[in-house]
Amino acid sequence: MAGGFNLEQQHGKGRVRVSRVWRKAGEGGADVIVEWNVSISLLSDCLEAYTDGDNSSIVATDTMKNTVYAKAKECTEVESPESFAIRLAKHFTSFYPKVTTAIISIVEKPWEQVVVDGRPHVHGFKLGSEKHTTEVTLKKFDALRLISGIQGLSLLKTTQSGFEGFIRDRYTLLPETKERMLATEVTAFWRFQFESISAIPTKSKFFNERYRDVKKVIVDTFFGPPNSGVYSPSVQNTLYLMAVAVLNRFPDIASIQLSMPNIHFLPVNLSSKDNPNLVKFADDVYLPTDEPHGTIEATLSRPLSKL
Ligand SMILES: O=c1[nH]c(=O)c2[nH]c(=O)[nH]c2[nH]1
Repeated sequence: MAGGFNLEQQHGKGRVRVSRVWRKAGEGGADVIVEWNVSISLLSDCLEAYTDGDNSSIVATDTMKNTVYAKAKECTEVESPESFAIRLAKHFTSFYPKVTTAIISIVEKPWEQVVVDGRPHVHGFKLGSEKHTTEVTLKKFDALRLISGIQGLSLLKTTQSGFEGFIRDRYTLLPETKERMLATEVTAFWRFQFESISAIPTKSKFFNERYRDVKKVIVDTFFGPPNSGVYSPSVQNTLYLMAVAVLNRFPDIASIQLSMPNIHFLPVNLSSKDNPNLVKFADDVYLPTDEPHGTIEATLSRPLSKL
């Protein structure tokens, strides 16, 4: 309570960019590099800073920024964004008596080892597309909420998609179809079951491997087998099957949230009175658009266990 009102507050530093190189730590003695964009938010007992201008309980956001660089230096072995977020969250909640909760978000820039003459280069990297993300919330006495995710995973298939049987009313113009392109940019967040730091697997590569494996399940389910694919009756159904596949495959994931915009490729049909068949659409020429687009989102969770 402050001045007769409820005051909720948090402060932190957003978008702290840091890069860490581990020399010769990769396969075949290659260098490993990560680039992280780190955001920190601390919940702490510092109401008097708001009400009285008394900063004696404030962790300066500049100090938070410097902590990111200092902790990056401390990572002597290759680290995942999840492990680094936990490292930071542990520091802020244990070092400062007044900090009760730390929320650390990281987006990793996808630097990938370049291949030259068919061989992975020992110190060359190029930028990939989709990004590995994490959000760690750690309370002072080890209550953990751990989320990993993917941002910007662009997927497209040229067939095996349709959309039929939807509500038709006086505003409906969209024809039903069994044949269309399907394109999306997947954003996914999955929450792990681990509710304390001691429950986290100790294997150092765990989170990077899990990121790669979840991405593979998502991609494989979207496309189906390489030669035949799999028919999608809607983005909704495909999204659901992707989420089910992830929860079925990974028992330590408690829930997954998927966001899949429907990025439309509109059939191009040019005709005029004089020339009715100038360019007749034959599943070949499309107008790609990014706005407006459909927004399809869902979260699939395991039922809470009945005690
Ligand atoms: O897969 C789809 N889901 C929709 O909800 C929808 N709405 C629409 O116009 N096209 C599509 N496609």
